[in-house]
Amino acid sequence: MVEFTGKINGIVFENDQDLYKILDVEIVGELKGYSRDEIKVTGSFGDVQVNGSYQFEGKLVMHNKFGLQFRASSYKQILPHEEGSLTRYLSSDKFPGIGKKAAGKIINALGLNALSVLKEKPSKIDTLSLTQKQKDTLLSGVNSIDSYSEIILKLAQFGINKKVAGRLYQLYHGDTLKKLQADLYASVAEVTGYGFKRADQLGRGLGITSEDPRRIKGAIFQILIDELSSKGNTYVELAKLLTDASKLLNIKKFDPIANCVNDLQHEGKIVVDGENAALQNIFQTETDIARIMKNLVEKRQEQDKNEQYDPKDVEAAIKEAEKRLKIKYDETQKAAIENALTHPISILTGGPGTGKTTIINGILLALRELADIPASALYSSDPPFLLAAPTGRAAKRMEEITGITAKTIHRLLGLGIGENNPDDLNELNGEILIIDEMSMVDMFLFKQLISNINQTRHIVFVGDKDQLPSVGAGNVFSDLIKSKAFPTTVLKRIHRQGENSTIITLAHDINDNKDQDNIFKKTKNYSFIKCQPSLISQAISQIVKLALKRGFSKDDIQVLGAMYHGDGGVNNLNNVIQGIMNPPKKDSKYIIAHDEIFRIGDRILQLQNNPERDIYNGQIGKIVGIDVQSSKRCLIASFDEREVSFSKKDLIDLTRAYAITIHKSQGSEFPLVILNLTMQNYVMLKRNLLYTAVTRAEKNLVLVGDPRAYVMALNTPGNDRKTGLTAKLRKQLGMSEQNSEQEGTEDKAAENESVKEKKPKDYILTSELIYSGQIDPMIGMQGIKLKAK
Ligand SMILES: Nc1ncnc2c1ncn2[C@@H]1O[C@H](COP(=O)(O)OP(=O)(O)OP(=O)(O)O)[C@@H](O)[C@H]1O
Repeated sequence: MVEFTGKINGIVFENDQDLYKILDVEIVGELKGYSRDEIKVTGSFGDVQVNGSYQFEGKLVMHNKFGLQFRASSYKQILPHEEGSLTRYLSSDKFPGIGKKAAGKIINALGLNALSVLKEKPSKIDTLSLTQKQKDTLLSGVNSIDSYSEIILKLAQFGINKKVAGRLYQLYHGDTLKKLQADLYASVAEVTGYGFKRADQLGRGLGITSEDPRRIKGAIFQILIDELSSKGNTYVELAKLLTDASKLLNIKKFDPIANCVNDLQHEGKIVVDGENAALQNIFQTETDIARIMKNLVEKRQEQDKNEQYDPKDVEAAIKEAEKRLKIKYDETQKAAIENALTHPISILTGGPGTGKTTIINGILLALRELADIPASALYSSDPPFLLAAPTGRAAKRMEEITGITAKTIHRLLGLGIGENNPDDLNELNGEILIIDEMSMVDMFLFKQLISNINQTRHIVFVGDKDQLPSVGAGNVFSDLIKSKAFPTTVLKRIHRQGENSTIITLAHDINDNKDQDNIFKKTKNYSFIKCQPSLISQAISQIVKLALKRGFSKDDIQVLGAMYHGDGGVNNLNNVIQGIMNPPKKDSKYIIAHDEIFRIGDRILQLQNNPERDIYNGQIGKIVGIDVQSSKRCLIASFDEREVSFSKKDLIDLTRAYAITIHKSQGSEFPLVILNLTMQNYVMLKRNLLYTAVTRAEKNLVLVGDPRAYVMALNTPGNDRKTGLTAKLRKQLGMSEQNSEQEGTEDKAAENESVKEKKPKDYILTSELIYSGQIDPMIGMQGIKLKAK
């Protein structure tokens, strides 16, 4: 270990995910084994100050491009103790609210060692004539000085690894230890990697009793979060919450848990609505969506009172559209167009080839006729038709077919682009707003979308309700339909004929759970190959080679699977197919990130939304350049003919895409899909998963794997997320409850209010429940109900 002192001149690089930084440091004094004045120092650092002086401990290492660097294993801030630098430091943004004047007062009272004095004896703060707010800022700033290394070290002693410790630090900064000491379980909901079990290990070690309310509340949070993130459920039934919590906590009584449920309600952290419990922000988002939808309907009804189109004009406009498109809409399709033109909000859902896009075209043509919109207006800066979809690919397709600009929802709103604040998004105005691929829109994006609708006269939501729901929580599209609050057209008739017709028929049969044997037939467009799990990768590599031989281009072939791991998992299949499609060549450039090799020519998948660069979760691109020397532009990829560069840090958002999961394939279509499912995918085998996979194939489909897995998927209904939006929408719109299951105990007066105004009700157990580890706790719950006190 070597030590040296230096002044930070700048931060060259910082990774906000793991606190890794590269610092430009001016050496003060001497650094053994190094003769220049400046050096790059790398390592994990908390909130370091540019111009601040630090003592670094670590070692010199040789970097193949940048030469000698210092890798710091720990560091310590050297507190300023000259009048000028101390005044500057105290009045910097590290101490908000303290200016030069207050800094002068502090120095006068405590001297040039003011900072160390306060660190060692915080009570000295009382001798200062500052406002309470200034005193608080000063103390909290002083506490966080140099705290990073100290905190990471202390957390390591507790067994918390550096990554999780870094995340905790990012959230609480200098107050990390204080926060954890006050409540080890409170961060369960806040920090990934710091779950209930980890908190409990520490808690039990420190003598926290099993019925400590902090512990019980941590478990309640963990259960609600798990349901939300792994299943997409926005609420959990109280009975289930209690039994799951009792299992997680290993407590054989339910009363202390019920008490904590009540406390959490009073603290505004969870909401109990009828028989269900939800995280506050999730419940609030659903409530907000219902309220905004109601306002949208009412506002437009008011506007439209005297401006309804004459039904005869609507019919004539549809006829005109038919003429232009040289087709005849069937009755259901016509009804969809009429709904769109005569209602403020309408919904259109249908499987592949049922004419959704053809209807969008008809709506726009008819509306141009009815609202007398000149062609020039369509391409103005404030166009009357707003078209958008959650993915770039779907937006592009809408644009190609309608000839009118279509954007991703993020672009339409200006969301995540630059430093915008959520209240400052684009306001949506115009004759009509049409959103395609609605099944992919999650509750948060949906709320943002509808919050920014201002004068749009008609809104049409288009999608396929039977596909997998959004990756994010909730099931917005399905909930809107289930609410029956908006005129909805369900398209059943298949209009697409020709090349891929047997796949489309298969897709509809899967959805309707009809003729299960069809899937195992060999047809013009699809076939089934039986294969045991351990041979999946071999089988797929043979099919890929054969497809290439038969003239399919590399870009046409897409392998789909349900999971990442195992022989048939996406990770292994990517290695296998990369070896066939893009094998290593002599001197070819490559880069390794998170155990994957990326080469020029590789197909890649973006895993996160990145509106700033206009690339989105699920978007597929191709690597066109690699520069291992550059950390800022180490990989360049083409996404829909647009070049996007990636820094080393961004590579975490990329993976190879020869094989992708069905979830990630939503919204994309490919000429040849090779799908594999086995019983190893047991938990995921549902009808909507299979349906989504099959509908990704444009022309050809090869189904590989275990027939039992396919049958299981066929027989297991999907779209079973538990969400509260349907009931909330119906309440807001003054409709009756749909069924007894959804009947809540909430009183009528609370119907239209937001959660914040909603008074929590306390719940009690109506009979004593004795927990027995021998029986399934759900059995014990029968007849046990919670009711409002
Ligand atoms: N009423 C109709 N008469 C004749 N052809 C039609 C009719 N409706 C749709 N089509 C044709 O059927 C095909 C499928 O229609 P369209 O692309 O609009 O369906 P879609 O529901 O958007 O399908 P997908 O989701 O698979 O893209 C198109 O070739 C379209 O021209």
